[in-house]
Amino acid sequence: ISTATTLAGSNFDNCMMNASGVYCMDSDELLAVENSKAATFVTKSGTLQPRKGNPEPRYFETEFGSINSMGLPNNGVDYYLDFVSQDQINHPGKTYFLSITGFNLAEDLELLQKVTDSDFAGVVELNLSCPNVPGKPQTGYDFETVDAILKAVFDVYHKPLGVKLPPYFDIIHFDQMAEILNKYPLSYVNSINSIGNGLYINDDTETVVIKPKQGFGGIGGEYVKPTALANVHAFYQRLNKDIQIIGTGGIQTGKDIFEHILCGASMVQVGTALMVEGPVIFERLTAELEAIMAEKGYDNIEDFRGKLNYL
Ligand SMILES: O=C(O)c1[nH]c(=O)[nH]c(=O)c1Cl
Repeated sequence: ISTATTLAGSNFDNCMMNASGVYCMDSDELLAVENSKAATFVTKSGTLQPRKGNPEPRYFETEFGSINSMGLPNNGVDYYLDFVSQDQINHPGKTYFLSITGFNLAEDLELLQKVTDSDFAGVVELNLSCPNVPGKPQTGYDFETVDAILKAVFDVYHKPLGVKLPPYFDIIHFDQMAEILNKYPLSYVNSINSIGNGLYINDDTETVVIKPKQGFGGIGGEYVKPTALANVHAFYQRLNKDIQIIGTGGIQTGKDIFEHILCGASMVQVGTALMVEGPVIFERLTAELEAIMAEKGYDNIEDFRGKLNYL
């Protein structure tokens, strides 16, 4: 039994990695994922300049998941480019993911130029879905802007690149986004980012639990799995088959991974549960997924990927 996968033209010995934002802020965290059972890692979304992010507390774990309004704290794209370029030397043949996000098209292009000028040989994940920068709308909900960004990006960048999308909640939006995405040579779509601008309340103190944005923040964890599975499957149904899907959202067990793959995912990313359990989670997830595959008689993930049945 193998949980190996191929994504963006690279082979991975299993189909699990961290979600951007979790265990990927600095070299210590990235090395912890590197040295775990995860197949690879993705960096925290790098911006042109380092950012402190929003005031704390800005992350909170609840019984069913998490709420965050980090505000894109990161060490800057140059830090992550340097780290991954060095890590590639230490692990020849491994493919890593670099997440980037600009605050406008010019910044996105400047970030990609830096990637082009570097020794980075992995996959770029363009984050179009940060919900927590006050005053900045979610790019992923502005369809014309997504179209314009992808047109400009693929005019200049010709190496493997995927996009991280917010969750959509309307069938017509799946149709409209897929129509845009299908126009471009994307390696993959990563769906979903957190469900933006949720609110969690401490009833004893009658207070919100995070400081930024009067307590409004992106929701992750068990809360979001039904939305994540729907987004993965909706894009699987609609995207041309050379645009693969990374499934992110609500993964806590091997069963959750099985469901993401059944919906069409070729790779999965773990966020909240990784934050809770640490990189050792990938050992448990691997064992659980392999046990499910063994029970069902599947040798590899292609035996069941995308094969969700309808009634
Ligand atoms: O506040 C954040 O840093 C953040 N938080 C999220 O839940 N998703 C994102 O893409 C980002 Cl960039």
